[in-house]
Amino acid sequence: PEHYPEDIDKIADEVQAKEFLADFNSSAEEVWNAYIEASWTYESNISEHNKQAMLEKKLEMSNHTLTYGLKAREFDPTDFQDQSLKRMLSKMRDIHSAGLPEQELRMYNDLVATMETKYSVAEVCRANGTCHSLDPDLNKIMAESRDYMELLFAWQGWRNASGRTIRQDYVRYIQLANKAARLNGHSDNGASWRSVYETPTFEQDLERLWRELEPLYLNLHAYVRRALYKKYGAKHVNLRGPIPAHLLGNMWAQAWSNIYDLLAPYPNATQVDATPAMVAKGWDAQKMFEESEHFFTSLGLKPMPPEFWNKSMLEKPTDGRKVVCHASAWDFNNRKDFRCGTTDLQIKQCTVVNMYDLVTVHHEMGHVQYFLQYKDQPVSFRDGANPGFHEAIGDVLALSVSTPKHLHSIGLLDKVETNPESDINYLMKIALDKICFLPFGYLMDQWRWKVFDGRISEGEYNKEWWSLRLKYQGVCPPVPRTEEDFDAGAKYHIPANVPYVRVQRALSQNIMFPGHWGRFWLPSHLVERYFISYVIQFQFHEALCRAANHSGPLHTCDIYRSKEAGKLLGFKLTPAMCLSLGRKVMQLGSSRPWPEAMALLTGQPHMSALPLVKYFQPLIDWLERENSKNGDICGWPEYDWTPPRGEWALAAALAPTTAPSTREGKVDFLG
Ligand SMILES: CC(=O)N[C@@H](CC(=O)O)C(=O)NC[C@H](CC1(C(=O)N[C@@H](Cc2ccc(O)cc2)C(=O)O)CCCC1)C(=O)O
Ligand SMILES: [Zn+2]
Repeated sequence: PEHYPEDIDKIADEVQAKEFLADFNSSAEEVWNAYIEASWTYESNISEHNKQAMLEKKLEMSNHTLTYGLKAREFDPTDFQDQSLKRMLSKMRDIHSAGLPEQELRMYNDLVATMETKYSVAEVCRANGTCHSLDPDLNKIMAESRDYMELLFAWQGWRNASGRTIRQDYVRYIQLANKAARLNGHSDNGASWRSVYETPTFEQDLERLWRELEPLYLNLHAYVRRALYKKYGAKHVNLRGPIPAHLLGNMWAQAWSNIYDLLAPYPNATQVDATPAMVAKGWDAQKMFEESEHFFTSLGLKPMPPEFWNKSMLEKPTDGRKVVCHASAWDFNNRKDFRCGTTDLQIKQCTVVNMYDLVTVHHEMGHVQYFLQYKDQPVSFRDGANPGFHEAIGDVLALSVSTPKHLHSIGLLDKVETNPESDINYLMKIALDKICFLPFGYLMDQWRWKVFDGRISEGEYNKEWWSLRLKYQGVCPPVPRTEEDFDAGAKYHIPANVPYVRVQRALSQNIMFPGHWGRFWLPSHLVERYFISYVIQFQFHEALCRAANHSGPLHTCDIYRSKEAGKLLGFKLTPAMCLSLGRKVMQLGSSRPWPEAMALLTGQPHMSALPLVKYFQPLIDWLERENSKNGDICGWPEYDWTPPRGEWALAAALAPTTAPSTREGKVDFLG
């Protein structure tokens, strides 16, 4: 025939599109690996040279996205049979920041690197010249000082040194991010994210979980407020108002366990803090990581490969190098032969010898164990079943490690009692991190969405940050805030452009395509990964404790050495077995929809807050009795209360715009 029927072109087109996609994936891997390597080099040794090298690789990545994105637009996938192909092509058409003119793209990439660098090298200096970094100095003051003014020195100083210096960069970054979004046909950056990744029930799920857990948070907030009222007095703490944000033991008031000593329910019962013993027994970062590895292998999971130990950075360098101290776990997946191959895995953490960091060690090691377990999956499936799963693994094991029974077994507590008072003490300590994080996790990206889509304009960044902090956390700034400040920028994830919400790519079940069975990529959606992790880790804990034949209350369970529990999560692959993809949760990676992984682990496919409530039930009952005994109310009806400003008016007059001048740790107004 003088010409082919129309659909021949279509089929040829689809075959061609498949080849195009295969070509994209293989070349993307190389470009992406080059960028990860350069990022590691930069984050573990901040220098102009390393920054430029990293930015070059980032630009190459953007050019790759642009080239393939423009080519993807030439296809017309309307009649394609393969849904995954259509999904992937439509995602590639959105080229994000790569759509910016080169100069603006360079500016955009440079801004993100500059903001993360400013944050990572920021210091607060005293009048006498000594300067303090966030990690470990200011974090130590926030955790250990019980001096209202010294806490304020660290809290306000950090926000002057980090947030304030980043504010203008962030404004410029938002402008460019929104311009890039508009170039891709979206109204703003927030819409760009939400459009490409459908969020079927994302917002409602989150809202429902928060509503279920809010009463627990409000009871804890009331109890802690009472303890801070006793410590700092009526002048600084109002029993019917929000809590000044610098009194909660953490620079962002996102984890409160450091002030446990101010509020231990039964001071004479077993104490639960292993820090003194860790220091007394000379534990160091290496020991903490080895202890964590030992816990993983006791479950029958994998040990760290040898290069992990010599490539990781487990302590803040003392050779003067500047580094990004914010902990992270890296999967270079830089081995072509992914079948039974290895992959470079590393952790970067400025580890401090204390209980809080021992939990963080397990958190990061949970990421690495996941990397190890799914390394034999195809690249597209090397992810958590959903991002919350990836965040939960390490924390689940830490729930066992933190029990007094386990700490005693590794010599970090000298005595253990199992009685109601000790149980309440323990539950309180865990709740101060797990429950108090929830409102923070919930508000982090609400602020960011609103900034992206313009509901929060530049002139109200700080006002809106604090209205969300008041609404969800019931905390208030201890000193007046203005739009000169940029308090959201004092939290790593904002300047580093690391979302709390992460993209979850989902796969359909097996379905019948014309002529063959298969699966396709469903519209991906967003997962508020840290908030989700705090909910599902208690579902996982309950399931693993059941597998370990634990009897008794859930919070006393320690799955240490339970091979039955380990078998649910993954296992040590013998080389021969790596070709048969295992059916363990972590080995699945993101190859199956997350409800299947949830069902494999817990016996049912839903995310549920019930195991979390069940875990804390004894404390919930105790808190309700304690608060009504003290006549304390839940919430902060006097929402516009603020701590006294008088002395600050004087200080503001006396001190320059940087942190209040101080002698050794004390703030001296009248001198
Ligand atoms: C290459 C790369 O980026 N890799 C990812 C991992 C991956 O995606 O594969 C990664 O390493 N991200 C770093 C991030 C670090 C931490 C964090 O930022 N935590 C949140 C919230 C929170 C706080 C307490 C807690 O117990 C659990 C979570 C915060 O501190 O606000 C800080 C210490 C803990 C976890 C992390 O490990 O999640
Ligand atoms: Zn994590």
